[in-house]
Amino acid sequence: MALRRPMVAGNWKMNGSAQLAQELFKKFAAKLQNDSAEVVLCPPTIYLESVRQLLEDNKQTLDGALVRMGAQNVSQHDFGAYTGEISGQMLKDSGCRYVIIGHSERRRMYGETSNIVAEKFAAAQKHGLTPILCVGESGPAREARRTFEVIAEELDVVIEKNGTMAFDNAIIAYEPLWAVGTGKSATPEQAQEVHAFIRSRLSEVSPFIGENIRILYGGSVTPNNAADIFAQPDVDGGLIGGASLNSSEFLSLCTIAMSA
Ligand SMILES: O=C(CO)COP(=O)(O)O
Repeated sequence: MALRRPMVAGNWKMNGSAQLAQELFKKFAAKLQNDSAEVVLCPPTIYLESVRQLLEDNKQTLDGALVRMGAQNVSQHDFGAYTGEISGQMLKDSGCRYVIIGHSERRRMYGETSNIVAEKFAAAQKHGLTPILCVGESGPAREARRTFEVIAEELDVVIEKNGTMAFDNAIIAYEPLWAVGTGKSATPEQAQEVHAFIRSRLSEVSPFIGENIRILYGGSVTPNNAADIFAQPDVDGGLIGGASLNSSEFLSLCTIAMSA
């Protein structure tokens, strides 16, 4: 077993259905009998209960596989008058182990600043959830050779608020904005370069964390490009959008990660 167990996490975004969850579990039960990668489903909140139930119902058939559940967002607050929001405790109660924090869609469309992201990271951990922290540069930032600068800034705000040791229980997802939902994935070399940068940044404060933290790549990952990306030394799997909505494609990504 590699030092870091690869992970494939499906971020359904505002897509999918209870039926998709059933389809996935049918495929998992037939094909996923292996714990060499961890599989995480992050459906819309309304389907968490269906997925939780499926996890329970399939306990026997999935024996040997690591399938877990995550949410796509969490409130930075514990409780109160925040209409439409969901707290970390509520997600924990629903059976989530993970929560995606700071996805670029939330940063861009819902005004989540790096400070809010840092607060959400803290809220997740406070309630026993493992944050999957998304970072990534825009197309223009890459063209202006500001990729490392942007990623460092996004990481540093979370580190300043939570401390480097908080990354002992966290996952990072590198999702370049220009690759999210565009069909234009980063090359394996581009992904590796940024993943190595993130790892070295964390290693400066804690070599242990640098070495052990899992860093996922996200952005137009498909069964066609995953093997080369997942094979990079600092890439520990993927955060998958579009391809997580097709049960055959998602299963094949899980299988690729298992042999990475
Ligand atoms: O945003 C993503 C996962 O969080 C990636 O989305 P796509 O795989 O659809 O590019």
